[in-house]
Amino acid sequence: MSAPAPFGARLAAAMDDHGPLCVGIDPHAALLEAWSLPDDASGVREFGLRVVDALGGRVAALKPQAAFFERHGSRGLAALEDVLAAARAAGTLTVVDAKRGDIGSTMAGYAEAFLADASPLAGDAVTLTPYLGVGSLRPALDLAAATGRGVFVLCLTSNPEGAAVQHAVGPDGRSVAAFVAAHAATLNAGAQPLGSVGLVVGATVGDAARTTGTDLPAVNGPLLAPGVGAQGAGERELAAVFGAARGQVLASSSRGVLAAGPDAAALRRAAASAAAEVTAALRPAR
Ligand SMILES: O=c1ccn([C@@H]2O[C@H](COP(=O)(O)O)[C@@H](O)[C@H]2O)c(=O)[nH]1
Repeated sequence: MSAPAPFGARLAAAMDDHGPLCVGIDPHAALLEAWSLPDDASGVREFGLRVVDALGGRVAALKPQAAFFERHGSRGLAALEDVLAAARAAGTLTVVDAKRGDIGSTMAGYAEAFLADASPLAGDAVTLTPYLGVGSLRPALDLAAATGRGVFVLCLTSNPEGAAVQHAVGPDGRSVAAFVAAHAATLNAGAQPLGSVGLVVGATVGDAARTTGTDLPAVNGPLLAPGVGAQGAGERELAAVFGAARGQVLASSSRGVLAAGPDAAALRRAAASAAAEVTAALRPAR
């Protein structure tokens, strides 16, 4: 069997085809209630499948938030597996937002869980935390490269608390965020059109890339930008945060789109409206 195209190339094509929008699948208890679904594993499964049914093949990517499935234990994880399988069948890329990170030997276990071909929990990419050191992520980076999958490493997160850690300056005079971004840039060097080692950079972070010395264009990889919609970011914020790196950005909105459900047509309208907004900010010439 031929090797799959790298994630970065597949994502770049999906963003060209559908616009740079990722819709999060976040079955919050309040949304389950609004959708008249039970707050249990069957509810999160139905919620996820309805989102895939409504938006599969219409957006660049879907991003199930693992936390809302894990809170229902093993049945919740089985529900996540079913949602990922449905998205795969619909031909839509998935980013599993699991934010994993551990010492290298344990990281190998997380890599197998979220990036191995044989794992039903593997999407096309997974989010990782570099808090144990970017070097500890090596097993995930290696397995992602071997399977044509991608990773998004937390760099400048959308929540206000993140700055205290991510803006901190290390012994080499660089901020934590700049250090993480430089590591990704090294790993993505020479990749066309985009590398497969992405970063999470919130759409809400204002001028943090500049103030922390984080060179986003040099990353040469995708930039997952949560914070659109419910967290308050929109066209203006995206353009301001990303500047010259805006062509690399996959903007992400969960509640901002999901609140329109459960009606499939309403979900599609909300996603189309979000896609138009992020496209105007990130690809103004389209
Ligand atoms: O910096 C980050 C990293 C991840 N997230 C996740 O994205 C969604 C955002 O949901 P909204 O409803 O659009 O606010 C959620 O799953 C977060 O865990 C983030 O917000 N910021």
